[in-house]
Amino acid sequence: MKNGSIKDVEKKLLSDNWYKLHKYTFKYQRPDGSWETQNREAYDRGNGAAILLYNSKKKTVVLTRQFRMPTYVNGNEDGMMIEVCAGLLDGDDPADCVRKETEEETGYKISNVQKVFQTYMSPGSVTEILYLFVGEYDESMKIGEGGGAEDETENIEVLELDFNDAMKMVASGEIKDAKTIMLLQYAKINALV
Ligand SMILES: Nc1nc2c(ncn2[C@@H]2O[C@H](COP(=O)(O)OP(=O)(O)O[C@H]3O[C@H](CO)[C@@H](O)[C@H](O)[C@@H]3O)[C@@H](O)[C@H]2O)c(=O)[nH]1
Ligand SMILES: [Mg+2]
Repeated sequence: MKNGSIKDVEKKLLSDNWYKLHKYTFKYQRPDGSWETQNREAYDRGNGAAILLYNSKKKTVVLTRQFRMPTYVNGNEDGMMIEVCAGLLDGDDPADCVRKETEEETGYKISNVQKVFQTYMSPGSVTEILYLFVGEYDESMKIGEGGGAEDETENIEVLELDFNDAMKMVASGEIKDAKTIMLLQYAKINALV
């Protein structure tokens, strides 16, 4: 680790049941030069990539709808989340990952994808960097039904929405996923749709 204000980093594995949860104990140098010991837990599920699929002529976007347990246990009544297509890198390059996830989750085979930003989504507790993309789709690219990989229990519903309706769903709270809101706003600001 490169930060000169950090030393004696110890890493203890708390759980590796699915992804990994570690507890880090380290000395952190305060602005006055003194050292204090801190503890922080960090959940490592790897990095991910997500893509907003848009059609500028039809003024539509393709989103997904799926059950997300962590939201269900924290106030999201039916646990369903409307999100841009997204997946974990699993060792892939981010652009290859979004192409693969687009095909698996939405049934569109897309080749041109444009990276727009990368972001830590929850820097206080989750290590993940998310690479965010946009890409134009049309009906000629539809090669399947989507729904998620067959060996995974994802049950993903594919939604094609009018872009203005999607923006209204952000305002109403029906869309409440951060990466999705960021990409819809990117599309609005840059007049993609
Ligand atoms: N058995 C089991 N399966 C799990 C667990 N956690 C995740 N999975 C499964 O692991 C698969 C991961 O699917 P992906 O499409 O690769 O990832 P994702 O969950 O959609 O993640 C994307 O969205 C996240 C939320 O915004 C992002 O955090 C992530 O980077 C990525 O972009 C899914 O089939 C999911 O059901 C778990 O604890 N146990
Ligand atoms: Mg996914």
